Amino acid sequence: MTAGREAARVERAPLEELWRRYDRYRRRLVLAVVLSVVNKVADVVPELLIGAAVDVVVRGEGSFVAEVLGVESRFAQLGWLAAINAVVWVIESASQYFAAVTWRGLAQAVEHDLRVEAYDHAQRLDVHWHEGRPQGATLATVNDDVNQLERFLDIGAPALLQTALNILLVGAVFAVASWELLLLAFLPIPLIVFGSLWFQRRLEPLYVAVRERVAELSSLIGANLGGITTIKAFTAEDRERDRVEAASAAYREANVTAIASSAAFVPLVRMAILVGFTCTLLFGGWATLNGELEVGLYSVLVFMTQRLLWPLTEIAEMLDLYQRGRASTARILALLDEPIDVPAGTVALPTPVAGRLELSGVRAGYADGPDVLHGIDLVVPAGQTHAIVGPTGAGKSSLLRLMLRFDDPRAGEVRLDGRDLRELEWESLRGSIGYVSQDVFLFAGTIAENIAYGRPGASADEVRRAAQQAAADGFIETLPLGYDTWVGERGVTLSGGQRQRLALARALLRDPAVLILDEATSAVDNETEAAIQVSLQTATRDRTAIVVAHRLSTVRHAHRIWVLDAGRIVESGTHDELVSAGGAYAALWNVQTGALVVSADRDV
Ligand SMILES: Nc1ncnc2c1ncn2[C@@H]1O[C@H](COP(=O)(O)OP(=O)(O)OP(=O)(O)O)[C@@H](O)[C@H]1O
Repeated sequence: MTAGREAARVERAPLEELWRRYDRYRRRLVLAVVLSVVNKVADVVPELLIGAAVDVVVRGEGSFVAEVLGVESRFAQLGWLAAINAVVWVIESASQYFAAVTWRGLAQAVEHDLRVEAYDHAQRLDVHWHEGRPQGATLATVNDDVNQLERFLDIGAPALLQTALNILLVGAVFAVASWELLLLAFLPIPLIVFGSLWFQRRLEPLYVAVRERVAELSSLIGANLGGITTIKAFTAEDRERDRVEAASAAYREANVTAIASSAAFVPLVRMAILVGFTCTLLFGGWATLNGELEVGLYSVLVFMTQRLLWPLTEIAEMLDLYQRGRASTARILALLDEPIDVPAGTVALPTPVAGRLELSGVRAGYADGPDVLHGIDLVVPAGQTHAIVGPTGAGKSSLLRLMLRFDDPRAGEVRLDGRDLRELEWESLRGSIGYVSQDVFLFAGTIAENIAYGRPGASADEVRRAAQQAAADGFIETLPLGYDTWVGERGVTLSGGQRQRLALARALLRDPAVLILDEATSAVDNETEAAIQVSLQTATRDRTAIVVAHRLSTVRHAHRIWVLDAGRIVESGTHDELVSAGGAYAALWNVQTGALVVSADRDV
C-alpha cells in the first residue's frame, strides 16, 4: 500500500486502524466488552424482579413466578425473588468491578504503550523533521493526544457500549410487553441522538475556539516565563501583564460562549425524555386499566423508560469523547507513520575506528532552500586535529551536521574510515564521535550524571578524569556538593563557560575516535581557554578532532585549517602557511590580533 493511501485510511478510520495494528490489546478489549454486557444484563434484572414481585402481590397463585417456579405461597415466591435478586446483585457488583478494572487497565496499557512508542519514534525522526515543526505540536501529540485516547477508552467507550446495550435490553423487554409501547417509549431516541449530533456539530467550532485560545494563552505564558530576564530588563512587566490579560479574557469569552450553548443541551433532552415517559405512563396505565397489560409489567415499563432515556442525556458528551479520541488517534498514528528520511545503515566499522573523515563533492542545504555548501572536498586524516573557520553563516555548523549525519548531503559523499556514512550503523558512526554543540544542553540531574551521559556506568574516577581534561574539575570542586550538584533542567545554575566545560568532559568521557567541537570554548575566558587547550592537546593526541572556532587563537596549533566562506572552501593549510599566504585567514588573524583595524561589516 502506498504511503498516501495508508495515510488516508488512518485519517478515515483511525480507531479501526488502531485495532488492526495493536492486536495485543484485542483480547483485553473483548474481555472488557463481555464483562460490560454481563454487568448490564445483571443491572436490568432487579427491575424485572420488582415487576415480578408486584405481579406476585397482585395475582398470587397465578403469577408468572408461580408458573415458572411452581411455588404456590406468595411468601415463598417473594422469598425466591429476594434470593434471586441477591445473587444477581452480587453478579452485578462483581462484574462492575471487573469491567471497570479491565477497561481502565486497557486504557492505561494503550496509553502507556502508545506514549512510549510515539516518543521513541519522535526521537528517531530526523533533526530537520524536528526543526520544521513546533516542539509544542510534538509534545501535544505524545502527551495530550495520548491522554485523550485514554479518556475515550476509559470513559467514552464503556459508556457508549452501555447505552447501546441499554437500548437493546430495554427494547427487548418492551417488545415482549407491547409493540405499541415500544414505539412510544423509543420515540424520543432518534430525536435525542440526531439532536445530539446536530448539537455537537454546532458546538464543535466553539470548542475549537476554546482550544485555540487556551493554546495561545499557554504558549504566551510559556514564552514569557522563558524570556523573563528580557521582560525585566526592558521593564515590560505591565505590557506583558496586559497581553496575558487579553489572552486570558479571550479564553474566558470563548468558554462562556461554548458553555451557553452546551448548558442548553441537557434541559432539551429532558423535554424529549418527558415525551417518552409520559407516553409510557399514560398509555401503559390505560392499557393496564383496560386489562390489556399486567400490573407487574406496567410497573417494569415505567421504571424501564427512565433507565432507557436518562443515560441519553450524556450521549453528546460520549460522542464528543469519541470524536476527540478519533482525532487524537489519527494524530498519534500519523506521527508513528512519519517516515525517517535519514535511516541507519547496516555496516559496522571494524574496531578500533581510526577516525579518518573525508568529504568529496558535498553539496547540502535545508528543506527546499538553496545550497548552503557548494561542493566541499576535505580530508581529515585519522588522529589529526583540523579546524574549520570562516565568517558567520559560512556553513561551518552545517558541515559538522553532515559529519554527524544529522542530514545527508544533496550530492557527494561523507566517509568515515572509507565508508559512506549512509552505510553505517548509528553505533559505528555516532558511537565513534564525541560532539560538543554550540548550544550546550544539560539534563536535569547531577553534574556527574551529566558528564556520564555519553557512557552510563562510568566510574567516579573516570568522570573526574574527563572533567580534569576539560578543565572543569576546578569549578566543580568549589560547588557545595561537588559532582553531586544538581543542575537545573537547562543547567541554569551554571555559567555558559561552565556548561561548555561539562559538555566537553561528557564528550571526552566517551573516549571517541573523532571529537567534534562546535565553538566549544567560545564562552570561556582566555585563561580557562588556555587551560582547556593544554588538556585538549593531550586528549586529542590519539584521536581525530574537528574544531570550529571564531577565536583563531584556539585553532592555531591545528594540523590543518580549512577556511570556509559562503559555503565554499577558499583556502586551507597550517596557521603559519595561511598567515604567510596573506589571504582571507591572514586578514581574520590580523583583525583578531589587533594588527589591523576591524572593518565594521566583517563579522568574524
Ligand atoms: N537548521 C537550519 N535550517 C535552515 N537553514 C539553516 C539551518 N542552519 C543553518 N542554516 C542556514 O545555513 C547557512 C549556514 O549556516 P551555519 O550555521 O552552517 O553557519 P556557521 O558558519 O556555522 O555560522 P555561525 O558561525 O554563525 O555559527 C546560513 O545561511 C543559515 O541561515
